[in-house]
Amino acid sequence: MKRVGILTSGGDCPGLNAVIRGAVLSGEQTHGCEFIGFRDGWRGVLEDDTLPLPRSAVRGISRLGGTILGTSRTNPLSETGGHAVVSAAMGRHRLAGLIAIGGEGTLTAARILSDSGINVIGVPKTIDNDLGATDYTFGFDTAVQTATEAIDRLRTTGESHHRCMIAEVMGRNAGWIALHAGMAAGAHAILIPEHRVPLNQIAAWVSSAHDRGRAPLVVVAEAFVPAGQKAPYSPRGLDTFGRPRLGGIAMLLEQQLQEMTGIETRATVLGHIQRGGEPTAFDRVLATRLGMAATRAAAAGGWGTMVSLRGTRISTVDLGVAVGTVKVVPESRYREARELFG
Ligand SMILES: Nc1ncnc2c1ncn2[C@@H]1O[C@H](COP(=O)(O)OP(=O)(O)OP(=O)(O)O)[C@@H](O)[C@H]1O
Ligand SMILES: O=P(O)(O)OC[C@H]1O[C@](O)(CO)[C@@H](O)[C@@H]1O
Ligand SMILES: [Mg+2]
Repeated sequence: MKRVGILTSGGDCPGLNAVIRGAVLSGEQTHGCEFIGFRDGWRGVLEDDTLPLPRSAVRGISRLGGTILGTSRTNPLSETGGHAVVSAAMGRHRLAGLIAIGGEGTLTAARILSDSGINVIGVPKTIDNDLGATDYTFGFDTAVQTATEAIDRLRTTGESHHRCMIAEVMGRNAGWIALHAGMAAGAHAILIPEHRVPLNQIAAWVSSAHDRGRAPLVVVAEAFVPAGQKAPYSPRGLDTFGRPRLGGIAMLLEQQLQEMTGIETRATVLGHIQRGGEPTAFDRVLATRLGMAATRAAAAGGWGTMVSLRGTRISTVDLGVAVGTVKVVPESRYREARELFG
């Protein structure tokens, strides 16, 4: 019987548990595989922290947010890690290979390990939807749904007070959540990292909506850089991997737009609410199919690949190709949305 290890790494997102369940059920029922889980991503691999994953351990979990395995941003290539340590952990547990569920960071590390001879299959996850080799990542649909519901609520209070409301959403260097939630909620301006907009243009959109008797609604992505600024707003230091922690641009805009337009303005940073809670049906289905496909690839010895969504089909792509491209919002999508601003 083929034994496979599973781990979830990087920021969590709704749907991780559905991947784990899909992989384990399909493995047990169709491919004769057996699974163990590593706790907290690569940390569990480096520190040999594992749990058994029989079918009974994944019962009913696909609707649960978060990950039953836990996650971390531990680097498997740090001085306490590397090929030898990962390989030893796999040997100890007699694993044919690993299924690593993560974003571009996790999958980049997985690719480096794969290049050094470790058997890995990647499963793309992230609310940011910024992975190039898959049409959608699971977690994104749920984050957009959650953000849209929150923005709808901001709109009703904004309307009562005749205020301009600003909602800041996550997404790292991609504006997908802002674009989709902003369009779904009918925002008067959507601000994304891929597109510079001068402050006076944003103020003009806000004033125009206000002049028509609307409560202006601005949706801004956390890494939006107003024209004239050099880099995304990141006053909160660095994360555990040494990258700037984004967040707070909405507060800056609140002050600037209020001054420029004379309209009372309030900003809300939605933050980690977007990563929590139950996955939507779309994300559960996508995640389950990706988990099943990962097991299928493992059973067939298709190591060094990532499972991905292409149209409505699940396919596999080389890990090297998978981590090579970040998927940002194309100009045409922004132009389309922009027709409705103001
Ligand atoms: N370029 C890289 N090379 C090697 N290891 C990396 C690289 N980028 C990230 N990692 C390791 O993988 C971990 C997970 O990456 P990261 O924190 O970016 O999360 P992710 O898997 O991309 O998910 P998300 O960005 O959606 O939270 C990092 O904390 C780091 O330890
Ligand atoms: O959970 P942390 O470490 O604060 O990371 C937040 C980041 O992770 C994400 O939620 C997912 O990549 C980004 O949208 C956000 O910038
Ligand atoms: Mg990442």
